[in-house]
Amino acid sequence: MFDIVGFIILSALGSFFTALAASPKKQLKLWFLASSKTIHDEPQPFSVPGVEKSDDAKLLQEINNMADCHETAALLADLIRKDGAGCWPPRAEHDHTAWPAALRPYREIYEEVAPLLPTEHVSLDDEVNKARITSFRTRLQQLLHERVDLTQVEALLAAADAGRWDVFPRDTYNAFYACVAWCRHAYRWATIPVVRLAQLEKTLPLPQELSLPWSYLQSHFGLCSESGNNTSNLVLNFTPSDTYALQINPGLSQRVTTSEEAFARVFHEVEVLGLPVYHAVVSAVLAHARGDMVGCLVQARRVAAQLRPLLSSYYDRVHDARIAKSAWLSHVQGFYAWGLGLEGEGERQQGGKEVVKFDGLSGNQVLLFQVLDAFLGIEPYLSEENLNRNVPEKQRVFCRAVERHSFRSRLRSDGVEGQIRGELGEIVKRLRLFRTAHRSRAKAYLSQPAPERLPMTAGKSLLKEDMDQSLEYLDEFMVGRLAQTV
Ligand code: HEM
Repeated sequence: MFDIVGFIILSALGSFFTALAASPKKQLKLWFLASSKTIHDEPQPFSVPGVEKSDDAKLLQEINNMADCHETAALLADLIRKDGAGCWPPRAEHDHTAWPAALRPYREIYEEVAPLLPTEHVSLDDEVNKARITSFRTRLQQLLHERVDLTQVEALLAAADAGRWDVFPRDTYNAFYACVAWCRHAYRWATIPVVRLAQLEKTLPLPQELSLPWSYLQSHFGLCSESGNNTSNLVLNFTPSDTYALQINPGLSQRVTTSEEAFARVFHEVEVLGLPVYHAVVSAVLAHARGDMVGCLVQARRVAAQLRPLLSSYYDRVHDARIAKSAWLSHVQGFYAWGLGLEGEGERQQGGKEVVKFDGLSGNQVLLFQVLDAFLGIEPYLSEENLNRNVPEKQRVFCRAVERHSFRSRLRSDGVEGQIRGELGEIVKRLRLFRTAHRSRAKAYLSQPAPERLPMTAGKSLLKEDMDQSLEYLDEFMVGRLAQTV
């Protein structure tokens, strides 16, 4: 049984450490950091001024401690223990020399083909692009056929399915997921910037060495999309020491490579800074369930306070100086799209065959926003179908539990409950601010010229024929969400 006194002490300590980490008093902060045994010594290429990475080990331990006391904490602990390989953001061991031998060719093939994928100056000639696409796909397919022993790979994936994490550790599994996702997106587009010719493809058989592992990986994470997702392609694309792992544009100009990396880092860092938010969310829900309104207020305040630095991670990076508008649309965004169908059971008729079309990545798959929406009792942004396709099952299940236990609508308007209401209102205000800023920034990035391609977003695939109509269409999603954020 959970000890209530222990919980109150832990909550108070949590708030104290949080306040300390944000304290402008350098001496205090240095003392706090010196006593920490986690990542503070590591280089932090993207540190947010005034904010340090939290004491993750302590938060993880507290989440574990709460697991016996509340469903939301139990599901968060399960997500971290399994999909996170014991950490959050999830740990991915990208050092392939530590991988089981049968998996290493995937990473070696990535090293070999990645420099062939991008070009600084894209051609507008379909014939030139067709030759590039064919040459890239042929090379990748050939390397996979020659070097991958699919029987051994399948044996390892089956071992993981059977719980043999001693032969296929979870952090290796995560990095392998990212690597196969990268190879699939590279094969799909075959040249970066993405070109019209590839966009117009309806279906594309992928090499067996990319489709067989994918069905195991997707089934393991509880997803059914042919495309990668925010977790596989962005969050997992960093080493445990925060190095960006799999590049789209290696060898291109710094303007392109730094923009690509900066963009990916936002998604990873949102989850770094998200951990204290998830901890505070489950602590608030637990305190509320126990009728401890003061404890609930402390935790709701923590959520609101953590949001400021967290959203700064977006505000400070999603602008031209860090992510060049001239580089993003052509050299970054296209890779994350998918826009291909899979023949089989489906809703769309094409030439007599039923084809299910899958879209690619979008910020709408980011766990943090789904958790915040659920905590506030705002209905999910994504449809059930989209969630099942693109958001790992353990993330979905955690969000649904937070939503079930959302208490905002049941709070009285006076006393401590009134104060909790006020804190939740503050969170709504910050989310609205984010959604307003996001709306105008997204438009600025999407309006860049990209004559080599048709209007497309990664998350919604091909759009209307011209960009103005497409932007109007996309704006409706963002305006609609803003209206729901109350
Ligand atoms: C230049 C970069 C970006 C562009 C152009 C962009 C564009 C868009 C567009 C057009 C939508 C609405 C359609 C859809 O659902 O896919 C959207 C939704 C969304 N995006 Fe982004 N996005 C960008 C970066 C980000 C980043 C870095 C984040 C957060 C880390 C993010 C978070 C979201 C969220 C949470 C939604 C769902 C709607 C909402 O909750 O407000 N986006 N984005």
